[in-house]
Amino acid sequence: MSNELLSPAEMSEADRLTIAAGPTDGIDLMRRAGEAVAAVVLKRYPAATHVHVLCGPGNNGGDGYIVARILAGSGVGTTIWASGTPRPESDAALAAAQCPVKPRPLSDFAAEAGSIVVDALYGAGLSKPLSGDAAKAVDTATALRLPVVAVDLPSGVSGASGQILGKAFRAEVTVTFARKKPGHLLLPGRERCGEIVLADIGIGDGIIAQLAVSTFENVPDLWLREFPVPAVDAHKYKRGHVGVFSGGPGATGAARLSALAAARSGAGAVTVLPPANAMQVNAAHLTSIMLRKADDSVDVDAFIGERRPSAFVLGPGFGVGEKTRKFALALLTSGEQRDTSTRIDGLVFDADAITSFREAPDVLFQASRQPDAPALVMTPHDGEFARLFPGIADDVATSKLARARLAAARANAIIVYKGADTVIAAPNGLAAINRNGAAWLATAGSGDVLSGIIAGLLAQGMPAFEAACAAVWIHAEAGSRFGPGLIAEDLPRALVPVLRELVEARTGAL
Ligand SMILES: NC(=O)C1=CN([C@@H]2O[C@H](COP(=O)(O)OP(=O)(O)OC[C@H]3O[C@@H](n4cnc5c(N)ncnc54)[C@H](O)[C@@H]3O)[C@@H](O)[C@H]2O)[C@@H](O)CC1
Ligand SMILES: [K+]
Repeated sequence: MSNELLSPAEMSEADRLTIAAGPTDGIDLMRRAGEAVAAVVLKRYPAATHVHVLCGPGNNGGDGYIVARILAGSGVGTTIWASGTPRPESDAALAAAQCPVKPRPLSDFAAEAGSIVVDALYGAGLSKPLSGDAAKAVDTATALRLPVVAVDLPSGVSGASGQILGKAFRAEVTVTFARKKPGHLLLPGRERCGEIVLADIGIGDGIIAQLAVSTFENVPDLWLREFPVPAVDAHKYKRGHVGVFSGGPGATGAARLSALAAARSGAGAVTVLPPANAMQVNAAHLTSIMLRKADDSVDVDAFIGERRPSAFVLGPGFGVGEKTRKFALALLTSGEQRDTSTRIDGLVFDADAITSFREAPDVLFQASRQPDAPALVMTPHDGEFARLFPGIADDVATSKLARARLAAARANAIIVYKGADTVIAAPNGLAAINRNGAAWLATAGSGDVLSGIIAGLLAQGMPAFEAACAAVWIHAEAGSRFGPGLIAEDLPRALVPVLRELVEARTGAL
């Protein structure tokens, strides 16, 4: 698998293990890194009049000296602008010594239109905000609109968090090594990277496996083997039954969007569960989806006992308050009284189900911690996340990735922390970052559809972390492919071609 994301510490451990295993040494890795960047520059900018290579004092700068040597050797006009000198006897010092281009001080950096910049100032070792000459270099490159090729990361972007420290370059291409880093996928860093080229510098899969990485890019490879494909002897209840709670007569649309998405995602049966006064309005809009009154927890219990649903969605359009809290806690504690035949596999709490616990989140977290509690997936956007996890959300120094992980551990739930860079985190520390979304998905009801997809996959027995990751990817893929004009009503139908491809990939891979 090459979808692991390495923290800066894991990347340097990968370097160390590779060098320890031999015969590759540090300068070999640096040479391959520099060669990969130079190849990208030569291929993508054949008409560049001049290349300005900005070299920092660490190994990122070391890569830059290799790039400059290769470009100059290929007859490209090349200038090195250096910030500090590499530590004596370091790999970077060796690379600098072998480079025939004499460095000029970064403080003098000037460039002409038509030239390009190779940013080798700071990479994994970025330790403080960009300032002084480095910040000035960012301004110069930006003002002249020079194409920037970043080595490993655009300087100023944190590889761990995607945050911008001070200022950062905006690269057209970023060439990174062995595996991507979280900062390539998390915003705002992702936007500064441009296209990401992953270069093999000789760090083998066996080395990466030794790191026991827990962060991944959310791509089908991560969960395809768990993706449900109906068995030959499938009947509708074998394919899972999802219950979706509906709000009152004026707030029923969200539940129907969730319900349709659950059905499209492969759940064999879906039931919308409204209060008595919203039965009529739901009935007027449902055909294959079933309908059953759920005024109170007695109704819910009866439904579970008789119909044996395997997953529920609670929250979309449901309203904030005591009834929501009661329903949520009843679902979470339902396993205590039940035998395995009526056990619920998974719950999706979204929107109002999250907000309803803003005053007392611990009540929810305690319930989800009970040994018999069904797997819980919660899907907060920023505002909902802040309501449920005040202490964690306030810590702006941490990354979205770290915040999602802390929240998952605290809530004992899979957290789908939504946004343009959705992070999915599990209580055991596994996390994935999504990147196939598009702004078209920012439309009313889109989140209700996502909840329905998660529930549809949970109901078919997909493990909760994988179901959440798959749903986020499928939802984003469907929305991105649909593009302009997308409204939430389009999404359930737009899932079909994406699902077909996944089923084909899955059955082909069997
Ligand atoms: N053997 C290796 O470790 C390899 C490393 N590689 C490159 O090495 C890079 C990491 O190298 P390093 O760990 O030396 O780290 P960097 O080269 O990213 O930066 C470290 C140096 O910059 C200084 N620094 C950091 N942020 C600063 C700021 N904002 N202002 C002023 N000074 C600042 C630090 O004090 C330190 O001297 C990777 O990004 C990659 O480009 C590649 O050559 C592949 C092999
Ligand atoms: K860089």
